[in-house]
Amino acid sequence: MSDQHKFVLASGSPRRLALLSQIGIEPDRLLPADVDESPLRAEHPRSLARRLSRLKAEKIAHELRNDPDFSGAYIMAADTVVAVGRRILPKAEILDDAAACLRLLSGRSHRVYTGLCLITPQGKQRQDLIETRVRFKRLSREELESYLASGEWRGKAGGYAIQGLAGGFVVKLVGSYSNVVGLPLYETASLLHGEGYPVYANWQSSGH
Ligand SMILES: Cc1cn([C@H]2C[C@H](O)[C@@H](COP(=O)(O)OP(=O)(O)OP(=O)(O)O)O2)c(=O)[nH]c1=O
Repeated sequence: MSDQHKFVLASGSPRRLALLSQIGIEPDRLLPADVDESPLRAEHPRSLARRLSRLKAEKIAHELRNDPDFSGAYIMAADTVVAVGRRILPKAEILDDAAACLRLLSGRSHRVYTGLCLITPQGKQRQDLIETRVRFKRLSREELESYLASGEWRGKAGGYAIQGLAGGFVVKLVGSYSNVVGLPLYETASLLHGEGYPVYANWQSSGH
């Protein structure tokens, strides 16, 4: 693959890497972008997801600007935010965060937003914002406690991971499933393809 097609994923998330790999894209480099993820005052969840994905991509583009191997790379970043109405749920780091999130999500619908930001080799910036609606069953005390004991909530926006045990709580999902896990695959492929990245180049022999 020529230098023109180098691809950098501005992320430290193994889930995003696995999702990209599912559509045959293997980044040439993985660079987590450490940015302040706190929402601004009264910031809408969709604005937060857009802003943070842009910040992550811009930070890595800045870091790579003098790197001869990667200064002309495609750089992609994403940010996933879980919200109930305008209320933004935290990325659960401690048990209390996760318990509060799950109590809020129990028996109702919420939205998961992922902001995508792509910086092209020409320095053009393209963004997208994808929204998925998810409805959870009403959680019994036993379900809540068992889920908390599993630890799967750790580091996850909204205190759950749909790709794991919490998949059993989902009554209804409208929109992109991969968006909830952290990287909407259809929109990612479209964005890259639209900007000239050879998304389908490796499909023939990749075994997908
Ligand atoms: C709702 C939900 C979130 N998540 C994860 C996806 C994201 O990794 C995380 C949201 O946090 P993000 O800030 O979007 O991502 P991150 O900090 O893990 O990775 P990076 O910024 O380096 O790319 O929550 C799941 O894995 N499953 C789910 O069902």
